[in-house]
Amino acid sequence: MITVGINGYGTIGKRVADAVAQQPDMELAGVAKTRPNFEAEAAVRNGYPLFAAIEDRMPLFEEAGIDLAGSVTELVEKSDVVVDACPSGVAAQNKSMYEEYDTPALYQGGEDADLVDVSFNARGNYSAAAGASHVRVVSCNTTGLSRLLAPLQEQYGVEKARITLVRRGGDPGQTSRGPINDILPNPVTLPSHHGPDVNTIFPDLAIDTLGMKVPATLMHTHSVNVTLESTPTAEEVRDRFAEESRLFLIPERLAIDGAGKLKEFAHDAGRPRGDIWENCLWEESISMEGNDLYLFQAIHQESDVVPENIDAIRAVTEQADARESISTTNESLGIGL
Ligand SMILES: NC(=O)C1=CN([C@@H]2O[C@H](COP(=O)(O)OP(=O)(O)OC[C@H]3O[C@@H](n4cnc5c(N)ncnc54)[C@H](OP(=O)(O)O)[C@@H]3O)[C@@H](O)[C@H]2O)C=CC1
Ligand SMILES: O=C(OP(=O)(O)O)[C@H](O)COP(=O)(O)O
Repeated sequence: MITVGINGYGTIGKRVADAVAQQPDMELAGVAKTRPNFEAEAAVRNGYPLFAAIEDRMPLFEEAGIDLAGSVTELVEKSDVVVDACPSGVAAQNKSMYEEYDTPALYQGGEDADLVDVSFNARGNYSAAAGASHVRVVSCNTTGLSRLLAPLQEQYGVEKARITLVRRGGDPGQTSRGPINDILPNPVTLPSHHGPDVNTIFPDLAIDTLGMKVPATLMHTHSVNVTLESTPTAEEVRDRFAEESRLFLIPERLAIDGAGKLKEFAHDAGRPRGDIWENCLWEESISMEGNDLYLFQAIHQESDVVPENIDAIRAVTEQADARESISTTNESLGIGL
């Protein structure tokens, strides 16, 4: 069994903790929190050992009547791998603690690529993380792009990818975030971080990415144009995508016209928190004009990186190859809408 600790129990951390608890070959050592808020309460109710992320704050938990299993250093010490899901920038400050205990750590996409030995996407470069000490699971949008571009590059060759990312302004629980009633070029410069981040997975792939933020919370949406090195038909590309376990082709007959109905569909399908771990491609949008591929896809920012974190745990501990890990993760979570 691989013993996994989660430092940072927020949007991503809580989902990764639940996913770890569902894996046949992993056990959850516990989760670390800085304060005894509703998420600490939820961790306790789930039966997850709770550790204080900041030692000085241990009395706050006591005052709130929440039992702690110890401090974060104890969690790190007892873990084979730590998944750090702290806010962007905080994780970088934790790196020396993981080094002190010689515990391999996974970081999230908000951290810089140069913090780590390897940036990771299970479909793109699983084996590159073997035995690494510091691995970054790339951001939700970069994960979505990597999953899409991997089969295109392998099957048809990619001359140039051009993606416009319409980014949700904040997550549903981020009441402090906007934008409210506005549309923001974000960042204003080209490329957005996603293109260079895709190149941490596929170094030679030519890609330009532009981003903008809109007043929405449910999902991101990508407008995709990829110039291929060959000229498959749209149907051939659709069939190729259909073979990919983490690409969901939304059939036209479902009449899903946007993120609202996609999330509703996920809830109806019994998905925890309405999570959608797969890229969601509008099947009828997949079009070819000469050797230019066009499509739209939606990315559930809160959950698409969850299976990738699970696979990264197996990759760094060298417990399974890519095919085995992806298959175990998919089966245990119920991936495949
Ligand atoms: N949300 C998203 O859409 C996605 C986020 N990411 C990336 O994942 C990472 C985490 O993001 P996200 O989960 O959204 O962030 P959240 O803010 O939702 O969760 C992070 C949690 O970390 C806790 N925290 C803060 N400081 C510390 C600390 N010093 N030690 C331990 N825990 C701490 C906070 O909880 P508390 O203080 O209460 O303990 C907070 O809830 C970022 O790098 C982000 O870029 C990647 C893909 C998608
Ligand atoms: O990883 C994400 O997006 P990203 O791929 O655009 O960086 C998450 O949705 C976090 O985005 P945020 O930086 O707007 O909070």
